Amino acid sequence: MSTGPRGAIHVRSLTRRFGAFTAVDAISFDVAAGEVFGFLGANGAGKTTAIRMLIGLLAPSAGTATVAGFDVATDAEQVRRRIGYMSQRFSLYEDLTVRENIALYGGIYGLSDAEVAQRGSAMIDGLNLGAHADDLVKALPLGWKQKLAFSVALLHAPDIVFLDEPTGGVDPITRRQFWELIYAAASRGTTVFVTTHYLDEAEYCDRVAIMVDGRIAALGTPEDLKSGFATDSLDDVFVRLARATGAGV
Ligand SMILES: Nc1ncnc2c1ncn2[C@@H]1O[C@H](COP(=O)(O)OP(=O)(O)OP(=O)(O)O)[C@@H](O)[C@H]1O
Repeated sequence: MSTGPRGAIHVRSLTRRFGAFTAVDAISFDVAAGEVFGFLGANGAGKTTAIRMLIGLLAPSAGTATVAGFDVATDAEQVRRRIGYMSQRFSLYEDLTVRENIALYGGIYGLSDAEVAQRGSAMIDGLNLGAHADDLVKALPLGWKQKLAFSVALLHAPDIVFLDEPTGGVDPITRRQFWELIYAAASRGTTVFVTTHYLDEAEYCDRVAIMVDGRIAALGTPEDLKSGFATDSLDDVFVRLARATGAGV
């Protein structure tokens, strides 16, 4: 059964244990429809584990989460229909062309041939990939692949898109262009949940949560977090939170 606005996320005491180890430890937060929500943390802080629960791939050990109005534990199929996901690992097929990847994912997302043709052309034009639509994806520079992967994750017009370190390894100019795509999606009403290591990118988010050792150590707007720690740098906030808990950064 659906509860609440389509683009919202509600998380209460969400926990995931692997044997005796607690990777995500009773986290609670809400994300509003249309918000750009940043999820920060050092390697191993629990970001990917949290995302995997929120997209219905991994069962929580305890706690609850609703995504796009559906419970991730009991209605994972409904959740997956309403979300897009771009994993840390590059998710397109390298041995297919740009156009073939779009057709393949369009089919997986249940779009008609006409929808795939129309949305695919708009996407190729929007990304200025017209001259490369029939090139194999493996021939494209990494930054283009990332932008294409993001656009493909939005092909079925999901309410929420989850991005797990989408800009890893790309240059600053491409990262900036990637964030323009994120803003464009948010301005169309898509909720964006994004993990990143880059503190400058956290500044682009409406709000950020900072994960340390499986817990949310701080949550707020970038301005709130900086003023709370009397600093003008999110980097500082991040390092101080990690030190306070003894976690390595
Ligand atoms: N299937 C699993 N079995 C056992 N431990 C796991 C499993 N998946 C994750 N972990 C552990 O849980 C912790 C959190 O991992 P997770 O991948 O969620 O962190 P992360 O914040 O996404 O880090 P990164 O930025 O490196 O991806 C790590 O210590 C990891 O080794």
